[in-house]
Amino acid sequence: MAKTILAVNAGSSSVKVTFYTFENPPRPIADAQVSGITAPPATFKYQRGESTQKEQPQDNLSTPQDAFKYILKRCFSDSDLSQVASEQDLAYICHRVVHGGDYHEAIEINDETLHHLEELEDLAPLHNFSALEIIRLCKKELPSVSSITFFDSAFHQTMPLHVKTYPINQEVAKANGLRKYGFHGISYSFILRSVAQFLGKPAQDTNLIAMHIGSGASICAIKEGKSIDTSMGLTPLAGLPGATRSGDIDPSLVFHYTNEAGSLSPASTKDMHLSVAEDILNKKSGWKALAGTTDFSQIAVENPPSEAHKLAFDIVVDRILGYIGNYYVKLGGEVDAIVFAGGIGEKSALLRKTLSEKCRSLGVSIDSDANDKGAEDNQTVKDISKGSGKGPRTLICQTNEQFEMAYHIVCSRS
Ligand SMILES: Nc1ncnc2c1ncn2[C@@H]1O[C@H](COP(=O)(O)OP(=O)(O)O)[C@@H](O)[C@H]1O
Ligand SMILES: CC(=O)OP(=O)(O)O
Ligand SMILES: [Mg+2]
Repeated sequence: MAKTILAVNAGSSSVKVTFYTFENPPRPIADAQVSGITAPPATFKYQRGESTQKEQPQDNLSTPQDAFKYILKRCFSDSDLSQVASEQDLAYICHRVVHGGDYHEAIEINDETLHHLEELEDLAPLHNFSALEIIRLCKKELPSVSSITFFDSAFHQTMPLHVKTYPINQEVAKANGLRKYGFHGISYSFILRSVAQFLGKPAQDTNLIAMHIGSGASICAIKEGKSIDTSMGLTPLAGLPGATRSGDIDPSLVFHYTNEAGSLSPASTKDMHLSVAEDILNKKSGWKALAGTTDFSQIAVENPPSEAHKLAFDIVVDRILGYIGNYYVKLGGEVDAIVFAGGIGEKSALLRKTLSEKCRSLGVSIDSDANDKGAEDNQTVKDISKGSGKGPRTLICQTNEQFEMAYHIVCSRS
């Protein structure tokens, strides 16, 4: 029987997997996810063909490894999922790893590459942890299957040096790998290919301002098929606010967060743990801190339930708008399309409408019916532009990081 590909997208609070057939293009066979790992009870969602199940597992799933083990057990034991009954049915496992340091492309896991990834974990402990835990588990429990890691940062290796470099001591920067890396690159790679195909242009001639707005949010300027700038930086904390991330702030704010800041001196900061600040800015900020919810669908509403909800929405709009202006200028005004992707970009008609209205001066104009309807389930790219506007087209792209990884496996290894 033909072997299958397992694509794993491990986040801080969820593990999503999709099984694909090994053919070009890969076809999804089953989709499973455990979410709420950090905010129990965890929920398990499983989809195969027309059937969807959602339940709260009895098992205590408090780590990404637990969640992944549970998903495998459920899928391997599903008698209606005959293509995937054991390790022998898997040709490859692909893993989304957020921080890939200087890697330009996907790599196969062996002792040496795993060791290198473990070193990188120091640079991105909050973001690489889940994926690495699952990679280690696969190596132990599914030893005959090759694991290939795909990096969110790889797509942005093309950014020019003056964009990647922070204006700090360069010896320190080089020794510690302190530069802009950028993330969501697996998603941007999917978006570029899908949108170029939709526009009928070769990817290498396509210029986009693409947004991946989900609980982690970023935006990317793509010139002639290459990333020339993106809003995230050394880590995914930089740039736009997210569900629990602050996005850009004055870095000095860290030292003023407590009310003892006025009396800070090198001696008094000896015991101050910067990791606490990193944790607050990553996990206790963003729209959760402003409006008390991580669910943006409660914030992006015509009549917000509170001033705080309205403020959170206005901040997100303002920060995205700043980047659109920035990237429009960097692309010399030659922008084929402004693309909305990610859970929020794909689903929030209000966010798209608000931003499009504010981008009128760039010639952006959208069809409100098309925008309100959004994309159909199986529609990868939907044009929501109005008539023959002079400016860039406005598109929704339903991005798919798992598919992108499986597709690359099929293209490179069949
Ligand atoms: N209709 C909607 N309007 C606005 N936001 C939505 C809507 N539906 C889902 N979302 C938001 O999408 C976000 C999740 O996006 P997603 O890209 O799946 O996130 P991630 O992969 O970063 O976990 C959540 O903040 C959720 O509230
Ligand atoms: C890089 C990043 O922020 O990822 P996610 O949106 O999945 O949290
Ligand atoms: Mg995501």
